[in-house]
Amino acid sequence: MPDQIVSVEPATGHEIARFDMNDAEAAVQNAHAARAEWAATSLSDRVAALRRFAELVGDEAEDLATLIARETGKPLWEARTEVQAVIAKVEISITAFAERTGNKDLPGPVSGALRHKPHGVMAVLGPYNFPAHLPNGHIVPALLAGNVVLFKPSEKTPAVGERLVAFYHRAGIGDDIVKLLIGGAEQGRNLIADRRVDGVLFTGSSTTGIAISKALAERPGTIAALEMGGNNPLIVWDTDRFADAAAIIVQSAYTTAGQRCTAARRLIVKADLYDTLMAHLLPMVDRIVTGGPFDDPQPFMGPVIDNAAADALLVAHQRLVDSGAKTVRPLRRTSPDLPFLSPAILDVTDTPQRSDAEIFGPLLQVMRVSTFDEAIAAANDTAYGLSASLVGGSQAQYDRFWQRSRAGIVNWNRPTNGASSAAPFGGIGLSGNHRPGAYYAADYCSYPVTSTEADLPRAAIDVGLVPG
Ligand SMILES: NC(=O)C1=CN([C@@H]2O[C@H](COP(=O)(O)OP(=O)(O)OC[C@H]3O[C@@H](n4cnc5c(N)ncnc54)[C@H](O)[C@@H]3O)[C@@H](O)[C@H]2O)C=CC1
Ligand SMILES: O=C(O)CCC(=O)N[C@@H](CCC(=O)O)C(=O)O
Repeated sequence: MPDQIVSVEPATGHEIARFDMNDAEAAVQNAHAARAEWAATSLSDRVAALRRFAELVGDEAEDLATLIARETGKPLWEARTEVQAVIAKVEISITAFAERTGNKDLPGPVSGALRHKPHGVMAVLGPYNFPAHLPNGHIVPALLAGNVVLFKPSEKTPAVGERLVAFYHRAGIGDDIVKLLIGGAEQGRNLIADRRVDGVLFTGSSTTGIAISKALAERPGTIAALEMGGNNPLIVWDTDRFADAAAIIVQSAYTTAGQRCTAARRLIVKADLYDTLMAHLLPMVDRIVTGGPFDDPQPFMGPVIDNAAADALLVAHQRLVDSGAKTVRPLRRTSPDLPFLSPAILDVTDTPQRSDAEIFGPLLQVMRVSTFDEAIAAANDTAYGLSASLVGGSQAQYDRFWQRSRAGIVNWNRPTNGASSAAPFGGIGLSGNHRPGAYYAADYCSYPVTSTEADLPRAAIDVGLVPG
């Protein structure tokens, strides 16, 4: 394993910076020692520090967006929206903390209270597709609840990870309260293997989520919140709004070059709408502008994260073609040595035996079905369960779709992606372990302590042994 990680711009291949990997053991040691101090800090001080953090990010929003765009390749307009999500997360988390985990008096004859305590040391493992927003979505609620945080950004986006952590530090949150750990899978494994880590807050692939579950199998007391991938369906049913349906499909399948866990991967279309829908969708797909993050005019889609990811996507595409999928629009490299890919569509109607694996890029599989029940069955024909959308259909059909869908996000006439931070966010099956994040992240950042309380031990009086 090299002892440095090199951050590279996907859109140019240029190096951004090199980072020394650090030692998980030492980081855990320091965080463990610092946990009592942060837990004892008043809630109002923690809130004030996080509001300072949001203010600093706001002051330097353009710099942070530029770095996100450089390191992920996503267009600058999109990186700017990521920065706004980082800022918004603070107030949303403060509200969520109060509403989900705040202190309450318990009613009853004996005075009682419900309060919450932090777990202690939380490991946050981040993905590359939203290198600031998604780890921040774990870090802010964890800090707010009084935990210390060890944050290992994705090895593909260490520069954004480092910048994010610098903002917390500049806001007055100490180096041992939020600690940056640079490294790859090995550092991640070492980090969570340390029994002083009380919680693992993970966003990434289902494969890694399963490895984390196994690593924690003998530590039931270590909380794990696993936000993983999806193989998300989008059904198009009775509608004559084909241009709108096509726009929702494009947004769902190709935003962030398909590198969103909530991206639509499978388009399920009522057979007799197929030709008209395609007549609207294909020209739109053909007009998608792909380019570098700072191109003018701005592209809709950037490259995928690196050449290895592009190659893996091309292999997955070829496997589908080999198993009988028909190419509607091919997945191909649009640059010989950079990871730019064209938006692709494969018709898999006659390929029932294909893999259910998440294909994390701009590749949409389309299938035609005859009945609404078939459409729902096809939508649920996945081990994942993150998001699902119905475009068109009646209220009664949406109700049936909602009732039967096995997913944590079920939408009507809206894209599969673009979820709000002000709502719970998570999936079932291979998509999550029933610890939804965003608005519900507060729930897994602390544990409840129930107390019944009296100012004196009065048991003898209470049972009438002595006069009151
Ligand atoms: N449901 C959700 O909220 C989201 C899910 N994702 C999913 O993430 C994937 C893409 O992100 P990637 O960065 O490729 O995910 P990944 O699973 O490869 O890596 C995520 C993080 O886990 C670390 N890691 C890898 N192996 C580990 C191990 N054995 N133990 C501990 N840590 C380990 C990595 O170094 C990285 O920091 C896609 O599958 C996507 O769907 C991405 C964003 C959000
Ligand atoms: O975590 C939040 O605050 C809200 C959820 C969110 O931002 N979801 C994004 C996708 C994130 C991803 O790819 O993992 C969305 O739904 O587009």
